[in-house]
Order: sequence, then C-alpha cells, then structure tokens
Amino acid sequence: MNAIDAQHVQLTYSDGTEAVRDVTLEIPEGEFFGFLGANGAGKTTTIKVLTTLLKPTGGSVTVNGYDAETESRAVRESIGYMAQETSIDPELTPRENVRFACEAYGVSPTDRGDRIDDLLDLVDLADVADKRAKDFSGGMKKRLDVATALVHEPPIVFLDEPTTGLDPKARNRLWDYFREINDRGTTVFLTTQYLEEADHLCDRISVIRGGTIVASGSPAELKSRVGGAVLEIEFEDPDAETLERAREIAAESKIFDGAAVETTDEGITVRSAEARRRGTDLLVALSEAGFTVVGFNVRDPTLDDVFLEITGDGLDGADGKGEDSAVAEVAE
Ligand SMILES: Nc1ncnc2c1ncn2[C@@H]1O[C@H](COP(=O)(O)OP(=O)(O)OP(=O)(O)O)[C@@H](O)[C@H]1O
Repeated sequence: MNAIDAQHVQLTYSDGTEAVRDVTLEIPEGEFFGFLGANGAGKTTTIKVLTTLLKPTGGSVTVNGYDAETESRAVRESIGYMAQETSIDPELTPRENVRFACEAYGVSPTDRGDRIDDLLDLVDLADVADKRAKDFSGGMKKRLDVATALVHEPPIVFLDEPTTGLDPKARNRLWDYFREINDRGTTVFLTTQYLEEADHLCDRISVIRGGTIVASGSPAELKSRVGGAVLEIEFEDPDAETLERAREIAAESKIFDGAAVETTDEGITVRSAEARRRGTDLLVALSEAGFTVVGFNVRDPTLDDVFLEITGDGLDGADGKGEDSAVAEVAE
C-alpha cells in the first residue's frame, strides 16, 4: 500500500485560479519525498488537498489507505502537518505548547509526559522547555512546530517549506531531525524551494510547475538527465557584450555537440556530455578570440542545472534560492 496515492488531482479555486491542474503522486510508506516548485507553482494547494483541508475539484486521494473525501477525519488523525505559518503559541512554553497539541490530538494522559519529553529531546528544546517561546529564534520556533506536528506519532508527516527564512546552520539542524523522523519509519512529504535541501534529504522528488508535475525521480536520476558535466568559465570584468560574444562562441563551436550555454554575471556555463573531455579546447578557442579567462571549473550537474534543463529558468522567483543553494554546496 502506498502511504499517499493521489490520482489526477485538480484544484480550481472559486475565483477560477487553476492552482493544481493534474497531479498524480504514488508515495510508498517510509519514503522521504520532496515536492519542489517556485512560488505559486501549486505546492501548498496540493498539500492542503492531501491533508483534506481542501476538497479536490477533480481526481482522487488516498492517505494511509483512507479516502480523503469520505474518510477525511481518519486521514487527519493519521497525519502530522507542519504548515508554513507557525502554529505555536508564543505566550506558552515549549512544554505547554506540546502538551496543548497532545490534548488537541487526543494523546492519552498517561502517554503525554513521556511523549512531551521525547519530542522536546528530539528537537533539542529540553533545556528551554519551560521558557516562553516568544523570545525564541526562528529556528527554535520551527523546531517546536515540528514537535507539535508529531505528538500523535503519525505515520506520515507533511512539512510545508519548513526551513524557509532560516539561516544555513538552523536549517542544517532541522535536516537532522527530519532524517531522524524518517529513520524512525515515518513517511515524509516535504515541500521546499531549496534545491540543496531536496538533494540532501529526499529519496525521490517531483517538480511541479503551473499546477502540473513536470519531472519525477531520485535526485541522482534527475541529475543524470542533464548528462555530462557543467563547465564554468569566468572572465575579467566582463560586460554584457563580452558575455554574449563568449556565449555565441561556445554555442556555435564544433567542440561540443549540442551544448546548452548560458551567461552568468562573471562568464558562461556550458552543459554538455563532452564538458570534461573537451573543456580545455573551448578555453583555447576563447583565448584565441581575445578573451582573458580568470576562472575555470568543471563540476557534476546539480539540481539547479536540472531545473534549468526542465523549466528553462530554474526556480526563479523563489526567494529561498540564495547563494547557499545547491550550486554552491554540491559543486566540486
Ligand atoms: N485561496 C486562494 N484563492 C485563489 N487563488 C489562490 C488561493 N491560494 C492560492 N492561490 C493561487 O494558486 C496558485 C498556487 O498557489 P500555492 O500557494 O499552492 O503555490 P505554492 O507553490 O505553494 O507557492 P508558495 O511557494 O508561494 O507557497 C497561485 O497562483 C496562487 O496565487
């Protein structure tokens, strides 16, 4: 049985916005699944359908074997959901927040004490368990959010952009908890705008764009689609004209067969199966054309390259995609 089985789901809002056009997801139990897309691609709407907060306008959804439409209560009782907006009460302490969640989810009073200690331990908040949450950092609040979503030991947990806005250190820390939750056997459904996050954590990824799934596979499978390697070449203080001329030389040269060439702020990138073998030939051609190359690097494709390949524009508009994205971290 799949933990989540969504077939051809559609969700059109009452104002006519077709947020989800055709989403089919079959997620096995225990999988760490990543759902990627830029702002407005349809991630949150899909999560809301899967968690029964929205009724699909087309298609069908089964979660933990329960039908989302006819057995919505059973679905809700068997899932944890960490929404983008925090659900914690800042006036309460972590212990009080988690206890409140235990009551809301009907955790039996005899189990509550141990469950609260275990969860606060899991997210490293035991030391501040009795301090009010209002002075906590963004990362601490998110960790408390994770704990409250897990009180009823759900077999599936939905995490909607759980690390957006956190610094890399706080994000890394959350990743450890997510891994641990998944290691305990919990199926994880994660939405993120951070390609590096998906690369680190997910067994499998689907990419949504304009309400439709445009690619699915393991991070390695998706990266292998790009084929070959990526050549990064930097020039000394290039202006737009220089970059465009370099792009043309790389794109039109006979060195590579069908390379994808893009300009960057400092130079060009070339994606090609021949990038490793023939990269230096391009350097020679550029130098003969009068370019001064100041930087040169060949690396394996990252998920950013996959996005460029799939969508032509990466995860543009995703404010989470910063300098600490996959390009910086995964590059050789
Ligand atoms: N209640 C609503 N009524 C009408 N349109 C909506 C509503 N909620 C979202 N939308 C629209 O549906 C589309 C998908 O939005 P959704 O929030 O699912 O995307 P997302 O991928 O989660 O984006 P983000 O990363 O910004 O959270 C967007 O065009 C959005 O403006």
